[in-house]
Amino acid sequence: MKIEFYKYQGTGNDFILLDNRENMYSNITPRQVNFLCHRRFGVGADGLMMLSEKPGFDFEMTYFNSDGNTSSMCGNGGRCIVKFASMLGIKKTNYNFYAVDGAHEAEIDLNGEVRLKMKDVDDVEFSYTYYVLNTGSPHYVKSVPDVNQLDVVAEGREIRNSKEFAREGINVNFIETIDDDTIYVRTYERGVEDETYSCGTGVTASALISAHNDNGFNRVEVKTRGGRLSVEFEKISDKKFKNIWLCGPAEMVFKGETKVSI
Ligand SMILES: N[C@H](CCC[C@H](N)C(=O)O)C(=O)O
Repeated sequence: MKIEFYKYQGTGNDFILLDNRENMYSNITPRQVNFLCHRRFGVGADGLMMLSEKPGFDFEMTYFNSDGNTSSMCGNGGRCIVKFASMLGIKKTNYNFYAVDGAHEAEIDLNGEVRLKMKDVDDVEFSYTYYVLNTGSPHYVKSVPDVNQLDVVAEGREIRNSKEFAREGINVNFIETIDDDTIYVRTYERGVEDETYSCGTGVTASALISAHNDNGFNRVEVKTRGGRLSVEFEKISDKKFKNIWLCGPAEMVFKGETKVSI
């Protein structure tokens, strides 16, 4: 099958994007997605997304991890697919698209950065030294003194495959507090089974549990290996957050075409 693809990255979290408005790629298989995402034999990416028509919405986003399986919401992917929609000619100031966790609003600001509204968070579990919460994808969040000293892949893989999380899997975030409003996050991602340069839903989860203002509006700056993001939100309680916006750059890297026969 001939595939025309676009490569995007959002703070180093990189994706293959397919224009599926004519339903050309709806039958793509996990093996084909896994091959396309392979860093040596394929195009190479953390994940693949299809943009499809959806009545009542500007488009529908379908997300696959690089292991080839569809998965939960991808925050950086959501930011990239909005830039992709604009490039395709779906020109808006405010977008409203449908994803696996429901409807998302998004806007492209004057600097070309994308603000993506994330789903509300209604539950945060805290046990001993870590938090577990779902920001569209499930996240484990742990504070550490120095994230650069950490073997994120080894430690993240062990937690992701531990008895508590092995069945569903979980994304594992290690955070270091830089100052009152800034954190540094490194993430081991489920379904990529490696550290990614940033993880949008992970950055969001990490920012929520780092809120400086215990009641009301917060803005947390987040440093990642792939660049800087910010998360704005209202903290209602330690377990409830709403009006959550993930903000940052999302750029097209190249366009290409390839063939997949498998
Ligand atoms: N790997 C995640 C989905 C992608 C999340 C990440 N790329 C983001 O930007 O939110 C999972 O299977 O839960």
